[in-house]
Amino acid sequence: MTNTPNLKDLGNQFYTKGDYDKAIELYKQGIQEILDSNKTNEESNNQLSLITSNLSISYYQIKRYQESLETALKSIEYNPKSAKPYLRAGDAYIALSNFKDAKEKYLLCIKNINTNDETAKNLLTQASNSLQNAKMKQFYQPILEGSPSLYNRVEIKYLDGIREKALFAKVPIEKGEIIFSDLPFIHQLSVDSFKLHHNDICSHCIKFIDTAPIKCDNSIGCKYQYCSENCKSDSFIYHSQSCMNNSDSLVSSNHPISKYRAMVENVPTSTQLLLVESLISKISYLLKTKQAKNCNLALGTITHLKRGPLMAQQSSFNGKNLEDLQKQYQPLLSLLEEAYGLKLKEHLDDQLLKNEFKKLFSVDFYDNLLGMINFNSTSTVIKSGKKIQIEVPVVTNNKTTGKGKKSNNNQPKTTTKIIENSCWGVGLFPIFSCMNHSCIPNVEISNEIVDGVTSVRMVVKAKKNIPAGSEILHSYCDETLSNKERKDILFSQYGFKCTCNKCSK
Ligand SMILES: C[S@@+](CC[C@H](N)C(=O)[O-])C[C@H]1O[C@@H](n2cnc3c(N)ncnc32)[C@H](O)[C@@H]1O
Repeated sequence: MTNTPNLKDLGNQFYTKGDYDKAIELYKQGIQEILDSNKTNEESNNQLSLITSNLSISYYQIKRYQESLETALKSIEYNPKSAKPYLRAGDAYIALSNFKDAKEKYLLCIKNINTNDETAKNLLTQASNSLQNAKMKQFYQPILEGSPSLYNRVEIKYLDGIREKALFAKVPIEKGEIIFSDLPFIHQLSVDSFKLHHNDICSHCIKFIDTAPIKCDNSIGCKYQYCSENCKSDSFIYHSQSCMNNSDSLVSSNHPISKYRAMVENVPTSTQLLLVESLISKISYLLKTKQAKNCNLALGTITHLKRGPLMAQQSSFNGKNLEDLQKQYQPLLSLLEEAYGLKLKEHLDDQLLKNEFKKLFSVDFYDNLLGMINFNSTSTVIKSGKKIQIEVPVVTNNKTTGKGKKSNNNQPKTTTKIIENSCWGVGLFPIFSCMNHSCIPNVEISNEIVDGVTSVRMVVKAKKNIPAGSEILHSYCDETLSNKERKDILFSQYGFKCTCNKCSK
């Protein structure tokens, strides 16, 4: 027994050097010595718990996850009041894709941490981040597994309280490779594009239509039209809820969409509001038609998106803005409360989750929701493949001249320009929105083009070779802009200060 601390310390030395096999050998000898001494008092149990916990992390390092789990559970048995072995067990469960048990172990770890102890702070941060990681993986893993090419190439990990989740390459990826593509969870044509193009665009897939459009027959006077019967039926999820004069009983005055409409009546329509309307429509439809699995997926997708106050950090923010905002989002809030209220009884049985639930619907919820939409929506530009002629102002050295006017020297004030006919929209993409920003990105993004037709599907392509284990990063803005311009855009639109290598130089 007297030798035990030495064997453990010696094992620790090999562990620090990265010689995990040797560390394992020494930890095992140390455990055997204690067992051979036949002492079963508190001190020997604590010793056994410590050394078994170290053995667990050593197995973990060499990817022997089942042994790592078994030794962590043994360590807990020796000393159920300690905290670290629960963290080890949680990590092993994560590696074995058992996220439910991982969450349980992380919660017990947090519970056992003595918060008065300064040295425990790191452990607490680690366990809290790991708990978030388990929750996040539990949600995303089935989505990734649904697409083998996605599952084999990328993984989503929770980093920390600031950057939260991030997308990583699981395997080496070569420059030029298409890593994955993602369809939006909800998408919406921008207000301006709808006004300009509703006659020549499919209201669902937002492609330009060459053939005779299929009109929406839900109600007379509706401007929605589709390129195919498929788009028409897929669109039903959103559109049946919000189609004007819809006689369908789904839309009553009590329906969240109707309430939403009434509340935003005096607020100018924005693309963001349209996106929220789609969100409400989709969730309402899934709830009404009792599609529990899809509804959980929908709710899960929005709760796992990055949130954060948007208005509160803008210089233009004042109380009035927040009031308007509250009016706009109240129906969505009610809908989510209703949906989660139903879930509450079944799933929110532990205190920590209950507290999180309360936070989700706190006063700051509205501002956070706006942040959620802003931080995660991606613009999508749909090209028609056809050229059009537009009139643009002539830019002189001094200023831009006004339309239709002649300058003093009789030069025309406007000129014609041939551009590709295009429209734009925004979408919330489940996997795509997990990607963080870098001003030196390793991927580039674009809309998928099939047979010359642009679609709302976003494609992520490697700009350079990406080693396995590296984070996959794209640029949220034009990376050729100046430092200050990039900084301003990233802060005003996405609410963060960029700390990538280029910005921190
Ligand atoms: C589309 S989300 C990206 C995924 C996000 N990390 C999450 O957990 O959902 C965009 C948000 O991630 C964070 N983010 C992305 N890139 C960042 C960076 N380079 N530095 C700091 N925060 C970043 C910001 O909060 C931003 O609003």
